[in-house]
Amino acid sequence: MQLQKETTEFIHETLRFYNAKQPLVIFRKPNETILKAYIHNDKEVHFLNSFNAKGFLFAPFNKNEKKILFSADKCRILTSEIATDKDLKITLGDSTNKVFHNEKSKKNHLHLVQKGIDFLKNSHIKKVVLSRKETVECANFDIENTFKRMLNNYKNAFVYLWYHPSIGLWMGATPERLINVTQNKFNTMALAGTQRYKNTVHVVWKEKEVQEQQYVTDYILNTIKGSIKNIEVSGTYTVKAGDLLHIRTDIAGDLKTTDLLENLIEALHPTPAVCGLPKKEATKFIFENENYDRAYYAGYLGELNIEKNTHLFVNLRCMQVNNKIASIYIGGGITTDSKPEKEWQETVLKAAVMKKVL
Ligand SMILES: C=C(O[C@H]1C=CC=C(C(=O)O)[C@@H]1O)C(=O)O
Repeated sequence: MQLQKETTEFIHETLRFYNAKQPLVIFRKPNETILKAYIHNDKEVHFLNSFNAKGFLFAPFNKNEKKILFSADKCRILTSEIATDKDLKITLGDSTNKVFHNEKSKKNHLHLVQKGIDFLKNSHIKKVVLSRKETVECANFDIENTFKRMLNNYKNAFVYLWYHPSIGLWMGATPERLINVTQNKFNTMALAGTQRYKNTVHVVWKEKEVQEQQYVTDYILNTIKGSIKNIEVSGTYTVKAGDLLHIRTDIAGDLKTTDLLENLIEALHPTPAVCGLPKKEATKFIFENENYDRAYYAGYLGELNIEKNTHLFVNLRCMQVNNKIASIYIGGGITTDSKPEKEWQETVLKAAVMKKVL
């Protein structure tokens, strides 16, 4: 892997391809310093045909919709190392952001969450993840500074900027890994529960959050047991994601055979962290009641089969930017113990992750 250019120059030059409407992705994995870019050499939309393909994958939430692949053999792949924070200097200029329709969104979300709670109480469904989209006007949107702020502020997240002229611009800083496969080694995580970070990760979690996260862990363990051997499960612990805290469990193991990647991805996505449990019924409720298109939010993205490694992340804490309007996507897990007002507040906190960088 050849390292090119100083970071600021690297970002600036890579984004020239964005200005020229060339498909591209720039990303940095959690706690790493390598910034990598794939710049596509044509402007067609190419879909994934096989999980044996090599490249950068961008998959929507809806399993029935096609996944976009920036194939490694159709891209220029460039890298740069972020040596210090100074490498991500923000150029002067500030933004004025306005939030639209917040009151109406609040009413709608409270109504949706209450409907979700009633649905759970009257069925065998344990959890459903309900989400919304919030629109922010950014008169002075500056793609370069926004991306640098994301890199600076969210070091333990997978931070990305993805663009295709036929699809649009997506950016995000997600704390959730969907799957990591390196040779025959497998890793994933169960992430759920949210509270505000107040200078410590030593916090107490309520029963509702503990249970919600346990559902995710149990589901993953049950899903992978046919494909993974030597399964190891960490204890649950608290992780910081921007100004938020979540409960996390790490799950690792060895693939029983080498041809299981597709099965695992298809089985894990969507995880109960973004959909609910049981998956089929929760998904049906989401499609029938959310009243908007999740598009790539709660889908997944990342490198597929690059140097024998696959690193895919769940597309959370993300936004789509179009004509200086940022659409921020946020949701939360609902159980019968949920309180609509608290669930609304949780989405407000999650939206702040993206608002902070705009
Ligand atoms: C669905 C989202 O977060 C998930 C991941 C962590 C914690 C979550 C929660 O507390 O509900 C969600 O399951 C989102 O950020 O839009």
